Amino acid sequence: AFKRKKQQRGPPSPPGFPIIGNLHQLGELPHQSLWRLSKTYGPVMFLKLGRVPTVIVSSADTAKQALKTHDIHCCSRPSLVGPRELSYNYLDIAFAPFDDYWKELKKMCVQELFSAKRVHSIQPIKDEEVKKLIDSVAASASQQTPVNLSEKFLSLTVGVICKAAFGVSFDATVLNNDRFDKLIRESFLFLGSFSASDFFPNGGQIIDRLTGLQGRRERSVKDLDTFYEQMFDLHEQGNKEGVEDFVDLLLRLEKEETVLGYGKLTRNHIKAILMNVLIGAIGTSAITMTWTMTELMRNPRAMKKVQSEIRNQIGNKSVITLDDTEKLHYLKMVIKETWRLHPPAPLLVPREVMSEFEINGYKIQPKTRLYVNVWAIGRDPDTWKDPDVFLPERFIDNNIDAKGQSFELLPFGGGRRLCPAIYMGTTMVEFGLANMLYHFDWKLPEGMGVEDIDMEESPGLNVSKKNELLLIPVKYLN
Ligand code: HEM
Repeated sequence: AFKRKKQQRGPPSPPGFPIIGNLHQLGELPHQSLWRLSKTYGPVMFLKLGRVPTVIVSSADTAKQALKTHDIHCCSRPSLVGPRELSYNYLDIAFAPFDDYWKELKKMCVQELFSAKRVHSIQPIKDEEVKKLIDSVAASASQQTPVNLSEKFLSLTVGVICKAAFGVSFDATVLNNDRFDKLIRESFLFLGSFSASDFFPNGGQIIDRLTGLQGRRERSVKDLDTFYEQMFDLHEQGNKEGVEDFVDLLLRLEKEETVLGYGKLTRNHIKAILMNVLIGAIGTSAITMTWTMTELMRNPRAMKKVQSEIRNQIGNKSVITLDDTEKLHYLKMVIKETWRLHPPAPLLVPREVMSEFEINGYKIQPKTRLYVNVWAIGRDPDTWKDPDVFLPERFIDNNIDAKGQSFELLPFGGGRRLCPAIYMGTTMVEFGLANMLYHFDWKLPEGMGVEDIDMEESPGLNVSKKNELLLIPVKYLN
């Protein structure tokens, strides 16, 4: 009787089937299916995903209870198969469980890799990469041919991260453009963790082998490993110019026999950290820029307003600096509004409960998997007036920021697991967009109207625009 009473105090739950539980209700885009379910079952609900007890929170208030009030009870990560292989057995920041190693690693990375100082030191790299982008778009403008903006934004972030992290230009690496793009996409899918072994610890691997997922995953892990090794060779041969990059720094720490938590930093630790940089930085920023341009094309009024702000601010200097972007208040609101509707990680990264706590009076048990549905929070009519309308001005007279302090808007997550590179990510996005919006006006391809722009999403840990965004640039003559 005691046991039943306890269970009754768990969160509401949609009925499921034996064995699979509620797994069949996830669909292709779990954040959307879970959002719909939350309308019936409420902002804290319980699902059994295969064998795994799972809680989903879907409102600003319940997210605050999880990520702030009870963060210490639920800031670990579940052991997932895809991430395990890509992170050399959880030696990274994003998927490592909550322990001393993780605490010290995250602190070190915040201070050394993702610091404001480093963001400033990589500005020349961004200038150079953005100049390449402007030149290539200008070539399309002179011929009036469409530009694939999804691809351009991806090349921009790949170019910047490759130089900043590895000290080489992307073309010089073993991975040519096509394969790299695919590799990153595949890795996102694996990190998305909706794979059979994660829901059926006994037997799921057989399913993953049959579906071919296991084989694809092994190939990705191997390709990435080759890439890291190539980078180590390059740095050890010493024939590399420029400022200290991420690999230089990490190899130096290895040489100095730096101890993090339980042991010394090794090559596998370095590879796992580099994986986080690749996966954490490239997709998220490119996805944000693509969605922003998509929303602006659907909202010509906002497009006009943001372009005037940038052009008035920059004048005819034509080179945009980090200081300039600081003053682009409307652009910042446009980006926040894009994150509200299109958070690049709509369910954040799953957490695992370590000790019992309560949300809205419902008991949450240890070992439960916890998802925060940031996508649902962004569309919650109790928080946002007219949630479907793209209206950057809604941020004028409130102080909702995107840095993990306002639980209405959590593109970078929150609590102890907050993204450590908010400044690096935000400045990347602002800089890329400011340049594309300053130097060009944008038209839809011939025969296409605003109502034809599709907003379909693609599945994975990071949700991008499914179909590529093609637009025709017109050079702005200042
Ligand atoms: C627009 C850009 C970015 C967005 C929207 C973004 C978003 C996120 C989100 C949602 C999380 C999970 C937070 C949680 O579980 O509560 C995260 C974690 C993380 N991000 Fe970012 N990110 C961005 C840029 C970057 C960049 C540039 C890097 C590295 C160079 C990075 C590295 C990481 C790492 C290492 C974690 C794991 C933190 C942990 O588990 O403790 N991110 N990010």
